[in-house]
Order: sequence, then structure tokens, then C-alpha cells
Amino acid sequence: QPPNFILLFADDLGFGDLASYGHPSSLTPNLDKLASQGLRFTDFYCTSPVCSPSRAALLTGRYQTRSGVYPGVFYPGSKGGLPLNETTIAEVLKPLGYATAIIGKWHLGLGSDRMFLPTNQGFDHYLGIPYSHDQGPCHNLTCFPPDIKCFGTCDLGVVTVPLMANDTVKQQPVSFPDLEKAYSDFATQFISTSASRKQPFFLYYPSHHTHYPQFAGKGTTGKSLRGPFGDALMEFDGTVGKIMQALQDSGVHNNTFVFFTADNGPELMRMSRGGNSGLLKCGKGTTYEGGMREPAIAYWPGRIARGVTHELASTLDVLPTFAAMAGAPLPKVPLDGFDMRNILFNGGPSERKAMFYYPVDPSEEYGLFAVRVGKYKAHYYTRGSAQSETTPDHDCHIVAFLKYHDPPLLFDLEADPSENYNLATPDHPEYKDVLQLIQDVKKQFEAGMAFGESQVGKGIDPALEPCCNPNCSPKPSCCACS
Ligand SMILES: O=[N+]([O-])c1ccc(O)c(OS(=O)(=O)O)c1
Ligand SMILES: [Mg+2]
Repeated sequence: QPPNFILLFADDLGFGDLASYGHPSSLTPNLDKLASQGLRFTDFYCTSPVCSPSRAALLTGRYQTRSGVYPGVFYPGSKGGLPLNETTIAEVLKPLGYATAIIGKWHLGLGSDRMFLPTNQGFDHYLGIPYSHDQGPCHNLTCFPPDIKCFGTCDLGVVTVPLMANDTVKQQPVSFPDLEKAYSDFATQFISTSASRKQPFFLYYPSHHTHYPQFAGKGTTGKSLRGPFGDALMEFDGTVGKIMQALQDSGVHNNTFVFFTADNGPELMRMSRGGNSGLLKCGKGTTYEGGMREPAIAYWPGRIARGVTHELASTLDVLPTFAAMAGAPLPKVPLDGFDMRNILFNGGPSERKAMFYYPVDPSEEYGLFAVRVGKYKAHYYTRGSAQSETTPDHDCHIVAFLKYHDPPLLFDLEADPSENYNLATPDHPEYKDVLQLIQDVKKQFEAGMAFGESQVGKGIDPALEPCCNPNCSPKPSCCACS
């Protein structure tokens, strides 16, 4: 019986946000149970410091530069999306008879005729918000019951945030306090239905938590020790617990591989309503470790031994690993991911020897901002980000403009994970060969990188914004159905 797959993907959650990664007040008992009984990664990377590119890489096993999902993120009226000729994990598994479903944040485009939505990308079912939930007016919405409004400002001048069921708008604006229960009900139903049919399944749950503005249902509002951020995180953790319980109740928990990680670093600009990157430098929007290194947990009782691994791994490696476990052929295109089974089942070394860091807006002109080979990381370019503002570290801020480093900054990430002590200085001549090795690896990678046409660069057409009553006027404020 081929294994089932559960892929849990948090939004803007930092390396330091989970209790199992050292946060003192987060309440995440279900994720902590996965961490203590599964394999916890300390050196796991996403491919972009923002959402859409990171999700493209997760679902295709290819850098966002190949699929064209850059620069930045998709908007409600974006014309572009994840090209349909890209093969997603769902499209890899479906031919083997898998039932496939996604609940939560898509953020890989809608486009004309909503052609880029999940039901055209290998997913049988979709229930969720097709982009970030701050990409629509939120000032009048309730984020925490009974009537606490969403904090701060969201995007104005576009439709309010819709809940989609497949390619139909089911609710607009979405009811945030009821949303997570809708997701967990859908997830548990999908699991029990697939199990009763003895059909292998793939459930992808890209949660909106803990992206700004935080929200939660009555189950966790005011219940955490960490304020609104902690309540949202606790709700996400609760859904993870319900999914794990559903696997148990359906008797498939011993034949299901559960993998958890997150899309990019925390939005430090939100201060206590933002995530935390632990001892890593900076956060979202930057190619410092805080923007790209993510919490990650692999769980499969009886097959994956509990423990911690320091092996290098990435969201790029999820597709090849799921394919190998299911016995599915790989897409016949250049892939940037590696099969992680040796790490997972044998506690052995990773096939991945390097990690390549692109900024929010990758270009062929500047190329890679940073490269990690083994324990060493070289920064060729550094730049701060508005999304990593308010921290004491000025390198993270928007005024830290693009800076070219020759020689590159060099850090030993085992001795100095916070990237404090640059080794590429005249009084460290012993690192010359390390720098040369990294330079060679960078050159080889970039020689094989062919940039696909920018999908985000295709621009925006307000008529493409999802509206539940399309003939209404005036747009976009008339798009509302309960
Ligand atoms: O980079 N951005 O311009 C951007 C815009 C809106 C978001 O909601 C966002 O957050 S993200 O979607 O989680 O990356 C990022
Ligand atoms: Mg995000």
C-alpha cells in the first residue's frame, strides 16, 4: 500500500517560534509532539524570503527562477501564476491513484478563467484563500471573536478576501473566526473518506497562520501566553492535532508520512505581533539566515526514528522524496531537489551539499545573493528589508541598501549561526580555499540556471480579482456575499 502524505506549511513562521525550537511562551503541543517523536531539522531552507516563490519551489522541486514565480508575490488581480506546464507534487502523485487536496493559502495565481488555481494543478479539491489574507481590506473584519477587529492596515482598493471552494467564491469576505474549523473539518473528512476507500492520499495544508493580521477562532482566542500571535499559532497547532487524530482514527497513521515546515522568515516589522527567528539574523525579505532557514519536522511512526538532524535540506527536496516514497517517476525537467530518504530512514548524510539564496526579486544581472556549501555561507550581496524592520540589528532594515561584497562575507554557520563574525578578512588567509570552492560551486549552479519568464511581471488586471457577484457595481467594494 503506497504511503499517504501530509504536507503542513506555515506562513511567516520563524525559526525560533515553536516551543520545540526554543520559544519560551508559544503553546504548540502537537507540533512539539511531532518534533519529539519525529525527526527535527536544524538546517532546513526555503528558497525565497517571501511567499509565492517559496511555494512554487516547494510544489515543483525547482527554484522559482525556473518557473518564473518572481519577483515578489502574486496579487488578487495578477495575470500570471504557476505555469500549468510545471509539474506539482499533486501531479506527480495523481497518476498513481492518489486523492489530492489542498486547504489554506494558495498564492500561486488565479489568472484569467482562474486557470492557475489548484484544481488545474493536480489537486482534486481546494478550500482556501487564494493569496495572503492581508491582500484585501481587513479594517472592518473580525479577527478574534466576538468582535476584535483585525489589527493594522491591509491592502485597500481590491476585493475583500474570498474563501474559495475549488474555483468558486464560497464566502466574501471570509469569516476568520470560523475559518480554521472549516479547514479541519474538511481535512478530517478528506482523510477518513480516502482511508475508507483504501485510496492513498496527499493533503497539502498551507496555513494562513501565522501571517499578519493574526486571527483565531473562539477555541484559542485569548488562550495562549503569547497574545494574538500566540493565539493564531496555537490554532494552527490545534488543526495539526486534529489531522493527526484523524490519521489515528482512520487507522492509517502508520502508513502516512507527515512533513512540516514554513514558507519564509518571520515579519519582524510586526514586533510582538510578528514571528521570531531565534538566534538567526534578520527575517522575512532578507537572505540572512533568519529569512531563509525554517523549522522543519519529518514524522512517520515506525519508519523514521526520532531525533535531530543537522543535515542540509530544503523545500526543494520534498517533491523528489515524496515521489521516491510513492514509487512515482520524477518530472522530466531540471530539478533542484534531492531525495531525503537517506536522512529520514538511515540517519545518513544528505545528498544536498549546497543551498543557493535568491532575494525577493532575483535577476540575472545580480544572480545569487548568497551560497552555503557545507557549514560555510558566503554573502555576495546583502540588503535589508521593510519586512525585517524594528529589530536592533540595522543590517536588517530597509535603509541597509543593496551592498556588493568582494571578497564575499564568509560565515561558519556551525560556530556562528547568527552570522556575526566575518571570516573573509586579511587576518584569516586560511579561508581562501573555502571562498574559492564556494565561488566554483556558485559558478556551476548559475551556469545551469535558465530564468523562466517572470509571471509576477505579467502585471495586474483588476477584472481578474475574484468577486462573488461579478455583475455588481461599483467594484471592488460590491463584491460581498455572506
Ligand atoms: O513581498 N511582498 O510584497 C508581500 C506583499 C504582501 C504579502 O502578504 C506578503 O506576504 S507573503 O505573501 O507572506 O510573502 C509579501
Ligand atoms: Mg509568507
